[in-house]
Amino acid sequence: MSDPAQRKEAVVTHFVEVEAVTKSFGKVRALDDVSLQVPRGTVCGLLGHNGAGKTTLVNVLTTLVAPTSGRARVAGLDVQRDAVALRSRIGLTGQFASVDEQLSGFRNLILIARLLGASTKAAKARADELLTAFGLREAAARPAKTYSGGMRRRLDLAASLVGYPDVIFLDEPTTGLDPAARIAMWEIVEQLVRDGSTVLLTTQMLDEADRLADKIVVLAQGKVIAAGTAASLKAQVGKRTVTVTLAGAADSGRAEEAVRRAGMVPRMSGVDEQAGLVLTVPVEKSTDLARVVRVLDEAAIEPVELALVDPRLDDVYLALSAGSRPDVPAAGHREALTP
Ligand SMILES: Nc1ncnc2c1ncn2[C@@H]1O[C@H](COP(=O)(O)OP(=O)(O)OP(=O)(O)O)[C@@H](O)[C@H]1O
Repeated sequence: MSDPAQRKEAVVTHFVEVEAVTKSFGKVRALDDVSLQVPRGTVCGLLGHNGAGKTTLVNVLTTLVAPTSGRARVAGLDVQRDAVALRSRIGLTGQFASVDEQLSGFRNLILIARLLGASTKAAKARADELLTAFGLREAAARPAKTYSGGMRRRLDLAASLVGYPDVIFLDEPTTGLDPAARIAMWEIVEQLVRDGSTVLLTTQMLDEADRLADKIVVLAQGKVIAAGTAASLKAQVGKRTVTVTLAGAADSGRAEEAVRRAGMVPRMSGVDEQAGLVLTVPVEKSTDLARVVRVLDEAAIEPVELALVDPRLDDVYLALSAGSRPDVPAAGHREALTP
């Protein structure tokens, strides 16, 4: 266990570097020519449906699985050639807590610190420090089996940080947590990044990626199908839209015509299950909502609902993965504005 302040090495700017990595399990190509880079001190969110290859990539980067071809470096170390040295530089937190249920939070952390070579005194000090930082001080002496899901997840993350890792791999860190525990976990991750950690996070929760990730990489069938900031991915998928829910088919032709006459390009986007027909109008700015209201008013059409819709990461994900997931329907998100 070595404090990062004591490490003297060449400056590494990208703490995760993946170059054309492929991993096959028999006939299954779990990873297919994957390349990505995570700059030091940032969060990379790895998104993808079940079986997309997220866990395989984390396993390659944490030296648990060897790539079939390609090269990967973490904290400047090659995942194959420097595997032993690399293991002490990374922290891995999985969906399933890896702590010993019978031991107290304090004992769990001391055990790990001792396994990493710390003296008893240093191990106790590190355990204390982490329990305090993660809000587990009060529960420090209780067996981990008595902890709530959120407390266990925090202990698991604390356990992965005992050895001052340079890169933290979080595999679906908030799956199964209630909203308050999720937010608490997000705040911890944000603090870790403020303190200089580099994080690679796999998640199926788009709001999690949207909040935490500086850069998002979308995997589908082992390939990178998109990469960028949440904002750039949203911009790829489309503009804001105004959606107009109409009471019935009778209004739809007239509404479409009125909006078209005003210079906008509407399309009937389908039938809303609860209400009726939905007209979708791509717009440039939020004031265009008022324009649509005016046009409909002039045509004496009273919509059931009007909404200004920003593209969300969900839309991006669904649009991008539509080709690889034929079972996934296109969908939108609406923030309702009832006239
Ligand atoms: N040890 C293995 N042996 C055979 N096939 C495997 C093995 N590990 C993964 N795979 C296959 O590789 C593909 C990618 O799996 P992986 O677990 O990496 O996906 P994932 O994106 O993490 O999915 P999930 O979100 O369900 O965890 C899947 O088709 C999976 O069945």
